[in-house]
Amino acid sequence: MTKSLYAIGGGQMVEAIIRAALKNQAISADTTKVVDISPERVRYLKDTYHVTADTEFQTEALVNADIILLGVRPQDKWAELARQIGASGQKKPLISIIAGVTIKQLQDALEAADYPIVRIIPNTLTDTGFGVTGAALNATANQEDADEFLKSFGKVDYIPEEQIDIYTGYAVCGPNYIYNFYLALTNAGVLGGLSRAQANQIALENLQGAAKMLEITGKHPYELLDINNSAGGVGITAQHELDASDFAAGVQNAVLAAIKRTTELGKGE
Ligand SMILES: NC(=O)C1=CN([C@@H]2O[C@H](COP(=O)(O)OP(=O)(O)OC[C@H]3O[C@@H](n4cnc5c(N)ncnc54)[C@H](O)[C@@H]3O)[C@@H](O)[C@H]2O)C=CC1
Ligand SMILES: O=C(O)[C@@H]1CCC=N1
Repeated sequence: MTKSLYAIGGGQMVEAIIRAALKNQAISADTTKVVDISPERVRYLKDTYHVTADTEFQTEALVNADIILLGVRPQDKWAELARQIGASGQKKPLISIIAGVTIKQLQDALEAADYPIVRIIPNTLTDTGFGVTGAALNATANQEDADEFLKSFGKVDYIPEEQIDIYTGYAVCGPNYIYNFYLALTNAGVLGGLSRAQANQIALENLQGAAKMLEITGKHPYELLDINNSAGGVGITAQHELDASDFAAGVQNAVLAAIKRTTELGKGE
């Protein structure tokens, strides 16, 4: 069943959510309202998705909402917005996508006891059918109230809140690591003498094929590397260079830095 959605903050992530939720009919344009302080953004969202959009947050409009989506940044005035939501007297489930901001912080800002809160961390792969959203609920929230909406823009892992920041740095920033790997790899193909088009096409085949091999064989990557490397040959020579580089540590340090930054953002640092 479609839900009426009231989204506060209509930036990149909320747009990606709305686009997928509309396509998968978890929401409909005529019962979706978005508030964004940017008039350009409001115009764009109206023109592109035919939703209602406005620059003014009106708590009265919450009466008609099944779900409230809080989609501003941790650096924005989320606490003031939450206070107004709490003061509205409505207790519509609040889904927050704000990186680093905890259920406790939201609960305090709402100033309303037993307010249902679903803290999620989605990613921008919403159009692909891939990508995992981490979701943590407080004691008052019902999974059923949010589940269909959440599944309309990604797979959902219901997890303890302690893991949300890890999901943010690892799962949600995940596409960034892949885009960077793709960029490095395709540049190597061009460096080796292939055209950009050849290098791109081959890297996409290998990325998707290697992911499929991991999925269908269930093998550890060490086993798959063994299959791809003949003794004293080409593959093991490339492997030696990778092992001698900071490739693995670079990726791991990036993920750990992203997790740390998530926690800092929640603390307002
Ligand atoms: N972009 C991503 O991949 C992901 C983002 N998030 C979270 O989503 C949130 C938004 O991130 P983005 O979409 O990337 O940022 P963004 O900057 O594109 O969107 C934020 C939007 O909020 C609007 N805004 C700011 N203050 C407002 C207010 N008081 N009332 C109404 N609108 C207001 C801005 O005009 C802007 O359009 C952040 O909290 C971020 O942590 C979570 C997961 C992934
Ligand atoms: O860069 C950000 O802050 C957001 C949250 C995680 C991914 N994108």
